[in-house]
Amino acid sequence: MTLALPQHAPAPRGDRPRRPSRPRVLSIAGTDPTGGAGIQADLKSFAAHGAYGMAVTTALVAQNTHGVRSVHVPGPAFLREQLDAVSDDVEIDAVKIGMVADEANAREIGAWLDALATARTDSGLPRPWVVLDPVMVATSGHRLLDAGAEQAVRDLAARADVVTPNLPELAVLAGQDVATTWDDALHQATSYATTSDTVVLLKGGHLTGATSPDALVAPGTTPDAAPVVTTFDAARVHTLHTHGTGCSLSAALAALRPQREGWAEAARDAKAWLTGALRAGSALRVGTGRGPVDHLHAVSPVAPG
Ligand SMILES: Nc1ncnc2c1ncn2[C@@H]1O[C@H](COP(=O)(O)OP(=O)(O)O)[C@@H](O)[C@H]1O
Ligand SMILES: Cc1ncc(COP(=O)(O)OP(=O)(O)O)c(N)n1
Repeated sequence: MTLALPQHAPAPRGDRPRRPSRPRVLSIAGTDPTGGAGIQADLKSFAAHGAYGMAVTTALVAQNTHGVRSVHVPGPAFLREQLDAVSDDVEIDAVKIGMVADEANAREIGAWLDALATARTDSGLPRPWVVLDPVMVATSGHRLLDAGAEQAVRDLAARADVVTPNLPELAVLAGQDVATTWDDALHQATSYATTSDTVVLLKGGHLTGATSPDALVAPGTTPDAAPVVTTFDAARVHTLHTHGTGCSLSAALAALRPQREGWAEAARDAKAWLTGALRAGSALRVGTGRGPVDHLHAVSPVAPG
């Protein structure tokens, strides 16, 4: 494990102090009416970390703890209206992007991020931190991203400060086979981070074993410098209630970044919080399938019994 912190930043932010008392954080994602994943999970994760949460919907998803039934995508024009309504009015400190659903949505979000960065620079303000969870397929197997939209998500990743793939998502981003061991996944993440000049928070939840490691992989700051890898290990929680873990982790990361010195500290604290939420999930008794984690476990724990 390397403890040096990544210094990667795709674009200058200016030198304004970035410690708002309650960061204003925007989720751009799909919905989960049972509250375990998507924007509903993101808003709970933001609140659990003391952030003011906002949400723009990319897709309405009929789903529950057993899986996805259908998806309705309002389309890029209405998506842009929602995005502009927020950014015309609110100084956003951080953005978490989850399910984008299709290529047109992904391209619209990219265009909005570019316009926001320009407007912020013109006003002498730093642009928001951007976390991209490249959601592609739900654990139930239902596609949450059109098959033809993968290049658009790679292009969106280039605009993010951090991308948070699970193993199958990393394989798509890297254009390779899905890694079957943690070492192979780390190798793939390091190679993808270097060639795409993107910071990757690799998630190891899809492996089996006594632990569920994640790793922050940052490309070297000069062409000759080695990538910086910071590993966050945690005991694997034996539970059925893992619905929305990826959404919740990336949302926590976005909420924490304005309140921490760097991505490594934010990722460390997001991971520790998520492990607690996984441990507490079964006490929620939400749904009869693969239930959600308890986002509020550290705020107001469920009484045993
Ligand atoms: N059973 C588990 N015990 C502990 N941590 C887990 C478990 N399952 C997933 N995680 C953690 O949850 C987060 C999401 O991981 P993963 O399941 O790989 O992503 P996704 O939900 O996007 O498919 C990661 O921090 C991962 O390490
Ligand atoms: C609206 C929406 N977005 C993302 C997901 C997938 O959630 P994730 O945390 O990646 O993992 P699973 O819940 O599929 O394990 C979703 N279901 N809905």
